[in-house]
Amino acid sequence: MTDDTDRAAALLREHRESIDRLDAILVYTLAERFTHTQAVGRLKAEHSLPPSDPSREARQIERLEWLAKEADLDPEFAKKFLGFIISEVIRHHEKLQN
Ligand SMILES: C=C(O[C@@H]1C=C(C(=O)O)C=C[C@H]1O)C(=O)O
Repeated sequence: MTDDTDRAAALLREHRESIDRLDAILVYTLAERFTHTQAVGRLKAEHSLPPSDPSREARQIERLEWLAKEADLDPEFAKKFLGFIISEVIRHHEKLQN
């Protein structure tokens, strides 16, 4: 192998190590988020509150769009990602009410 390909291989390995660490952060962060949303779901079930709260979601989406722009992340992607997570949370909350 040439020096150039050795350097490229080392860089690739370093990036992938960072990606693996960031994936772990994402998984632990999501798990922590679900711990709190499950607690919210139990509170809602105990107090006969609806599983979803569209006004809260609208505020979160607005905030997330702002954060995404600040972070140079595609805001449309960020919105889709949050929407995906919230729909899973609402599914959990609906289950807790049955
Ligand atoms: C967690 C809640 O329940 C739902 C899920 C949300 C979320 O995952 O962020 C936000 C609003 C609700 O539709 C909540 O009401 O705070």
